[in-house]
Amino acid sequence: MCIHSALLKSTLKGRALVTYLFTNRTRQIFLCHVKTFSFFQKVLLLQTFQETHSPVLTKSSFFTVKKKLFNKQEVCAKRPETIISRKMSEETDVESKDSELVQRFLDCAARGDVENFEQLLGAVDIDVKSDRGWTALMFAARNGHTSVINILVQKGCDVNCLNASGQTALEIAQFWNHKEVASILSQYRQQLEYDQIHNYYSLNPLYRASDVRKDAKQLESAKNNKSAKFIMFSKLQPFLITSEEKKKKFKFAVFTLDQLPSSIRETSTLIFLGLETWDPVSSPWFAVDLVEGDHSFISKYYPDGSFVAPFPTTMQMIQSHAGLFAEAHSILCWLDKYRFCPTCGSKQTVIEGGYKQVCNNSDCTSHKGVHNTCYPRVDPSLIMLVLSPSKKQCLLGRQKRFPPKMFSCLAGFMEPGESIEDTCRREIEEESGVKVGRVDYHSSQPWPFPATLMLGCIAHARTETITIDKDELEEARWFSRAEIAQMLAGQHPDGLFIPPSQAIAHQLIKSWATSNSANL
Ligand SMILES: NC(=O)C1=CN([C@@H]2O[C@H](COP(=O)(O)OP(=O)(O)OC[C@H]3O[C@@H](n4cnc5c(N)ncnc54)[C@H](OP(=O)(O)O)[C@@H]3O)[C@@H](O)[C@H]2O)C=CC1
Ligand SMILES: [Mg+2]
Ligand SMILES: [Mg+2]
Ligand SMILES: [Mg+2]
Ligand SMILES: [Zn+2]
Repeated sequence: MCIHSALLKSTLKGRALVTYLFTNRTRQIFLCHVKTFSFFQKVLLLQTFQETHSPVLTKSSFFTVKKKLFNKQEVCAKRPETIISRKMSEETDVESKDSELVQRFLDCAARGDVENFEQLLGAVDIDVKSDRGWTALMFAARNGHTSVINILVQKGCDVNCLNASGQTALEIAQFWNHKEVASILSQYRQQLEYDQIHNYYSLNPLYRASDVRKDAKQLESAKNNKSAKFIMFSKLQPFLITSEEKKKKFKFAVFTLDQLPSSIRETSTLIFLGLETWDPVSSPWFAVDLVEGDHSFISKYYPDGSFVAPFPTTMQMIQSHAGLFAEAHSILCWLDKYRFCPTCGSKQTVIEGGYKQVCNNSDCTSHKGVHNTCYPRVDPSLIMLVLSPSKKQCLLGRQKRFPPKMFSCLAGFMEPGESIEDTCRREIEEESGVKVGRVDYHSSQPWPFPATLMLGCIAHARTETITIDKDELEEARWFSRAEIAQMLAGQHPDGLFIPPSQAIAHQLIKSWATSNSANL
């Protein structure tokens, strides 16, 4: 067998030979054959090299091998998250200051140095990644450090995140045969599965307390509650600061009652978002829609904050505040667009903390019968990962407005009188010509631009031929699991990628790509 076919075989079937081939003298023999490899084969080899040598691999030896494998034209595509967050990281350039801390944090996890690890916990983001996408959890899993693993899962780290090779911490522990660690991580994942999938924008920590907002007296006393918290919007833009807990993430600047000039409370619309707990005396939260005027009090308390365009900046918020944003932004967009009574065209009054508008014309028929004309809008929309009849491929498409090379799940709005299954079958057939049979529900996501509710489904295709609707899509095609794994790792040979993890589309694609095919 020639050296490179042996190598490829080992890449696909096992790791030991690759480790052998990448050492000392044999590395030189191997590198002579590199020219005959395809890009895809090189990506596979580099991934395997990375996996088998982590975490002992030094940055310089990794880059030496990478340089020798690829010529300049074959530079891998950037991960979509990197593209979206690039602007923000430029704005909040904390890189150099933090990189040493991050290195020490990951190093302590890799060595199982619990004492120093615990000291660093508050100083860096718990899910911070190395250049190769490894988190502290993965390093600890690689070396079987159960004590570090226990600390991390209890502190709420992301157990499901993937490294650049598409592996979870559980898979790493299983690969290296650390049974105790694998058992903790699989129990924890099962627990998370039981708790349901929580998509980004859906983790609102507040109790919405509709009883408080419907009672004018209770609402008024909530506005004057000394422990009330206020977040700011101006022209539908949220006022954000960078988060100390999760580096490179944003959160709302939170104001207290005594920081708010009384004129603001009189002239601005206050949206009641909910209470901190089910206890009626717990802190109420409000979103303030600032009108024109003197807002210097904001910079007095938060000189480094700013009003930002909601998309894509709010995709980089701490999850609980992304949930607050979803609620506040959808309500504010609705109040902004629906200023007059849809029944008679008269002016309306905002009541129930922003959750309802009533017509000022007492003769208006909207006051009779079921008053449902002026509640906030929520538009259900289907988003589906379509699996081929063989279940070996999935269907992804490109809308014209997508960034170049991004593919995503097909999606479409629900029409009146349709079931979820009907919408799913109709939209897929309209946009791709593919006929769908069974439809399974996966999870949902509020998409507050302005008020869509994404209902995520797995759709099982009955046909394979694709005929795209050119008005809606630029391209649609079937993707194998292997290709999806490359896209997830940001290493697709043509630079193709999928939306970032905050989008439900990403979660649908990832859950299929990482699931056991026997379960489908
Ligand atoms: N979170 C995620 O991962 C993703 C979210 N999405 C979201 O899914 C939603 C639906 O996807 P999309 O493919 O655009 O939908 P469709 O396939 O239904 O087509 C879009 C068209 O529907 C019309 N439309 C707009 N609003 C509504 C509405 N409330 N009810 C019925 N039809 C409407 C528009 O037509 P006209 O222009 O004539 O008004 C628009 O051009 C969008 O909000 C999109 O942002 C999509 C992909 C990924
Ligand atoms: Mg459509
Ligand atoms: Mg569509
Ligand atoms: Mg449609
Ligand atoms: Zn009216």
